[in-house]
Formats: sequence, structure tokens, C-alpha cells
Amino acid sequence: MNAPSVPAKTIADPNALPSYLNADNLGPWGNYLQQVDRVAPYLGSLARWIETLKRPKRALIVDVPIELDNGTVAHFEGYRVQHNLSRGPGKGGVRFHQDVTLSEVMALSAWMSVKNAAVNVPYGGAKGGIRVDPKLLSRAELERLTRRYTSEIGFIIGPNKDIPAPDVNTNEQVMAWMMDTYSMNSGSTSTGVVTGKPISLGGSLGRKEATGRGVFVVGTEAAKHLNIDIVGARVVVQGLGNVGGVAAKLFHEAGARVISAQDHKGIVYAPNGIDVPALLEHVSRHGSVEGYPTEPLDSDAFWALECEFLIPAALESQITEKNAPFVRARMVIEGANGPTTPAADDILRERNILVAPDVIANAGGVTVSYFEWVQDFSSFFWSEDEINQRLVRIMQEAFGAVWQVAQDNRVTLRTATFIVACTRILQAREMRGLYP
Ligand SMILES: NC(=O)C1=CN([C@@H]2O[C@H](COP(=O)(O)OP(=O)(O)OC[C@H]3O[C@@H](n4cnc5c(N)ncnc54)[C@H](OP(=O)(O)O)[C@@H]3O)[C@@H](O)[C@H]2O)C=CC1
Ligand SMILES: O=C(O)CCC(=O)C(=O)O
Repeated sequence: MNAPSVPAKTIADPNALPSYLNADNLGPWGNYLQQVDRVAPYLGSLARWIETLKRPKRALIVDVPIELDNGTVAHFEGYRVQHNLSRGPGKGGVRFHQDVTLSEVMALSAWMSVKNAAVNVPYGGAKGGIRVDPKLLSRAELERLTRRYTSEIGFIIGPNKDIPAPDVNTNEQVMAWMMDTYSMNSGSTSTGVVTGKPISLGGSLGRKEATGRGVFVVGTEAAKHLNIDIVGARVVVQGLGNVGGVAAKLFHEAGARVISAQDHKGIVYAPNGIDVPALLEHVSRHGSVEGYPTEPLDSDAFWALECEFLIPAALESQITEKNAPFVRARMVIEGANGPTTPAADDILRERNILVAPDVIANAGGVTVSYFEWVQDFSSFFWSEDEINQRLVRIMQEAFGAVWQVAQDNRVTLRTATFIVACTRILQAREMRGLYP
């Protein structure tokens, strides 16, 4: 009788993904992996490096303990993920939000790698976050949290290593605290360690508005291809924070009609167009669109509004297979990172709705962050006009190149952007080689 054949020694599959990378349902990280799978057929011989894109280079989880104002000690979970450093130091924002997870930060860091390569700024991709609802903290608690987090991640960030910036619920003040903490710990003032700083601390003119401005530029470029006139065009925006607020303002100033805006507390709707400056003033005073005079509209109807531009500018996975069949926009301009799931992408494509993806549409922020970093290194600061002109040129050229790749390969703008960006990343990976 033959004995069953049993290998003398079972070796774990050396190419198996680490467990935290390969679960079936990983939310934004799972969506990113699907986007990478879609680009693989277009990478030629570079496809042999594709696994590089599916594994973050480095993921740091830190405990961030702080003393609350009432004397108790609270522990928060913080992350900094450096997805890819082949093209330069890590670059990407820091998010403070109660739903932040490691897998979400991994996805956000990976989209930074793609975005930075798409606009050809010399960075890899990184992102950070703390799982906290900052609205529940006092200003002093927020400062302690930011400083402790900065110290905990301090050994992997730096002007030549990884440069954080603002994201959801972080701003110039948070960046100032991060810069100060890093500088104290390293023994010299280091303005280049973060971008999105106050102007008085080496920040750049135009950075605060840059992401929304980039969204507007990409929207107007895409509109030219679809023969849409901006004047009178209808715009619907989700999220009136830094990105959505500026984008809404610029569309309004260009003569478009912003007909609806949503944040986590409410929806504003005015079919003839909202007075955007008045709405933004209301939001800055009350923290939300809630309470602003409006015609009634529920959340399902919001996504189904007929419009030329639908701009998700809040969080991930807002346009899904559930609401994508009802979207009646001519195009979706992604101000947020990861707002459209791959299943929704397919539905929108079938329905002939153009999607200008996050990895190009919201790249204006990091582009001006790059300008800020360059200005800090040279201690020579540019005028706002110079910055905006350079920003517009980079965004127009990058979007034009992506548009052409999409036409040539008959793929979506998302896959086209991934083709351009992943080619750059993997070429750098190949040229550098693997061994020290
Ligand atoms: N800041 C930047 O430079 C860049 C940001 N991004 C991306 O843009 C998006 C927005 O970032 P940013 O504007 O900086 O963040 P902000 O914190 O300034 O604003 C976030 C906005 O999203 C709204 N929001 C949050 N949760 C929901 C929800 N569940 N439903 C509806 N609205 C919601 C917030 O409303 P409320 O206040 O009511 O919670 C707020 O209006 C994020 O995806 C971010 O990653 C991308 C590139 C650069
Ligand atoms: O300005 C930066 O460095 C990064 C901004 C960011 O986090 C993003 O583009 O998502």
C-alpha cells in the first residue's frame, strides 16, 4: 500500500499576503487593491513588481496617552503608514476622526503614492491618523494629543523622510503644534517637517485653498471635453470643509449654481443656486449647514439630484452600488479620497457618467504642499499668483496626460491615472533595485 505523500516540511507560502492585508472585506484598502488589479494589465513588464503596490512599506501603530482636563488619562490609537518611498520621502495628511482604522490609513497612504506620482511631485505616499473625535476634546487636550502623537511617530517622520500635512479635522494649528514638537525633539527649528503650516511659520500662500482649487481646475478641464459651460452649470457638493468649501466657492464665483450641499448634520437645497459665501459664513459660525434656510431634501434625493458636477468632498465609500444607479450628474469630481467604490465606478461607467478620480482631482493640495516644502528648504517665498499659476499649470498638464491615456487605452480616468502613476512608481522601484 502506498503511503500518502506528506511533504517532509511545510513551508508557509513565501508570497502570501500578511493577514492584515488580505481579508476579503477591507473597506477602503480592499477598494484600493481592486483598483491596483485593474491597472495590472497595462503595466507591461513592470507588472512583475505589482506586489510592491499591495503592501505598505511600513505601518506604525502608536498608543497616544494624554491627560484629559478632568485629570483622567485617556489612550488613543494613532497610525502613520508609509506606503511607498521609491520616488522620494513619504507625503500625506493626518486625519483625526473617530472611525479611523489601520486599514483606512493604509488605503489613504496608498492613494497618496498614486496621487504624488500622477502629478509627478518627488514623493512617495504616506498618511497618518488618530482614532478620536476631536470635537469632544478641549483645545488644550487637542494640543496634548497632537504633541504626544508627533513624538510617538517622530522617529519615522522628518523633512527628508516623511512630511505630514492636514486632512480631515486637522488644520494649520495642528500642523504648527506638530512642527514645534518635532523641532523641540530634534533640537532645531524644522519648518520642512510638515506642510499646511500657518504662513507665519513657513507655510505657503495658497495651500489652504489649493485642494479645492485643484478640484475646480480638473472640473473645468473635464467640462471642456464634455462641452459643458461652467456658467449656469449645476453643482452638488458633499462636505463643506476645506476641500468642498473652497471648490463650492470657486464654482460659484465662476458663475455655476451650487444647488445643494450636505454635511454630517444636514442638507441645503436651492434649485436656483445657493448664496455660497453666505452658506460658508453660516458653516464657519455654526459648524454645519444645519439651520441655513433651505428647501426640503432627503439624503437619497441628494445623490439623485440632476446636475453637471457632483463633488463628494467628505469621506470614503459615499457612492456605492446602492446609490450609483440613481446618480444623475454628468460627472463626479472626487474631492474626497476614495469616495466611489469599484462597484459604483462600474455602474457610473455603464451609465456614461464621467468620474475624475481623487488621485488626480484632489492632487492640488499636495502640489502646493510640495511648493511649501521647496520654499522652506530655500527660505525664499513665492507670491500667491506665482503659486496659483504653477498649480493650475501642473493640474492642467497632469489631467491632460491622464485624459489622453484614457482615450488611448479605452479605460476610465481612474485606471488611466493609475497607469501613469504606477508606471512611474514601479520604474523607480526597478531602477533602485532590491538590495542595500
Ligand atoms: N485638506 C486637504 O488638503 C485634502 C483633503 N482631501 C480629502 O478631502 C476630504 C475632505 O477633507 P477636508 O475638507 O480637508 O476635511 P474637513 O475636516 O475640512 O471637512 C470635512 C467635511 O466633510 C464633512 N463630513 C464628514 N463626515 C460626513 C458625513 N458622514 N456626511 C457628510 N459630510 C460629512 C464634514 O462635515 P461636518 O463638519 O458636519 O462633520 C466637513 O464638511 C477627505 O476625504 C480628505 O482626505 C484630499 C486632498 C487634500
Ligand atoms: O498636502 C499633503 O501633503 C497631503 C494632502 C493629503 O493628505 C491628500 O492629498 O489626501
